[in-house]
Amino acid sequence: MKIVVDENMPLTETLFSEFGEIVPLPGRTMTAEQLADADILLVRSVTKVNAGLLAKAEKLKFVGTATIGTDHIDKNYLAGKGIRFASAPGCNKISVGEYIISALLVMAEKYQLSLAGLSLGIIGAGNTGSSVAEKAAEFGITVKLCDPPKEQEGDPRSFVSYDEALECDLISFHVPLSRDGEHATYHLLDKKRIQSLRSEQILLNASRGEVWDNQAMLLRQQSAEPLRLVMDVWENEPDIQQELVPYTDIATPHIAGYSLEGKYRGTYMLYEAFCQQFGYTVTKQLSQLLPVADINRLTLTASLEEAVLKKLIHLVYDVRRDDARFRHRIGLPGQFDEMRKRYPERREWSSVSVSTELNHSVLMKLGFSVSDN
Ligand SMILES: NC(=O)C1=CN([C@@H]2O[C@H](COP(=O)(O)OP(=O)(O)OC[C@H]3O[C@@H](n4cnc5c(N)ncnc54)[C@H](O)[C@@H]3O)[C@@H](O)[C@H]2O)C=CC1
Ligand SMILES: O=C(O)C(=O)[C@H](O)COP(=O)(O)O
Repeated sequence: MKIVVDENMPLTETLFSEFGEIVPLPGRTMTAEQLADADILLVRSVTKVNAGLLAKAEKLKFVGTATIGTDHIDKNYLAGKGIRFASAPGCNKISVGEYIISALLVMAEKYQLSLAGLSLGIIGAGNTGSSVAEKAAEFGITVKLCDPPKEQEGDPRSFVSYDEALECDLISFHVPLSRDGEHATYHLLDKKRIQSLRSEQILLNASRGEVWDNQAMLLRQQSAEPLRLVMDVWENEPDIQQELVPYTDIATPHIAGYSLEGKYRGTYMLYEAFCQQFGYTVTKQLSQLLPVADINRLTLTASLEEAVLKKLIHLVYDVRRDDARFRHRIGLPGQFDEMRKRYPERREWSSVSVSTELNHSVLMKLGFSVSDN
């Protein structure tokens, strides 16, 4: 079998080489010719999988995307052609949660706020939104969830309207990109809403760039009352509106989900789905594939107030490192994709075992591994 994979996807050789020959290709520029004799195609978010790309792929039987989002895949086309499909729901939700908490801690310091007592509106309470919500609650933040589809399905959690969520001190977007239907999210944050927000509100987007109207956002940021912004995703990646970058507090190149664990889980979930759909036995375990982290053990003696948690969290992952790299390089051609391709190894909080005699529960709820002193 010929297995075409995005060259930036880890573990493909380890997990898929038993099924055939692995052919790594740049995801952004894959062509119909390159897929003509492919049996399996494994992509990331940068490959638009549609009738055009698959026009010559007569043998193709499985497409997998190692991502949560599926807006780059024409699933109807795949179904019509009898090509099986899998994505990786939730694979990097922890990574996105950790990115948002790191960003909130940085913003709190910059604007001299205590997170405890602030309100956080979460737009989209699925995998990533819930990951953020659970962590934020441990900081004493009052979380308000907005998710009309889940509310209509009878999800037992309590929800607020979009307008109420937009009243919060902090507002974080975690919706899929959709252009049609009752709950379409394209420009969910539109010009009118952007103009009506208060300048002290903090907005974060780690979902898809097109969920915010970036042009309208630029106009607001150039006004006398700009908003406080954290942007991981942008309209029209990789050719983003660079004028917006100086008007953001934190800016990164779509890497919120880029923990090593998140990336590994993505490929592993495709391996499991492929085995299940084609009758193979799963013989490899993800836990045996993850390397030990550079810093994997430390001792905590101070009590768990916000400043201490911040030190601990930023020892493992500090979003300012990604922000600095982004601001330094974004003006150079091709750098948006290059920064993603050469992203340094980033580990999740669970990679560190914290030894402490203090109350463990907050650390455990945040996802650290904890051991008694
Ligand atoms: N920046 C990054 O690195 C990453 C970005 N993402 C993006 O984040 C999106 C969300 O990921 P998950 O939370 O895992 O997806 P999910 O499918 O688990 O949750 C999305 C939630 O949004 C809700 N929703 C849909 N339309 C809505 C609307 N109009 N208003 C409010 N809620 C609405 C859905 O009901 C669902 O509960 C993905 O589709 C992907 O595009 C995901 C992972 C990493
Ligand atoms: O999972 C998703 O959805 C994401 O947005 C990914 O984290 C994006 O990563 P790439 O697939 O673009 O490498």
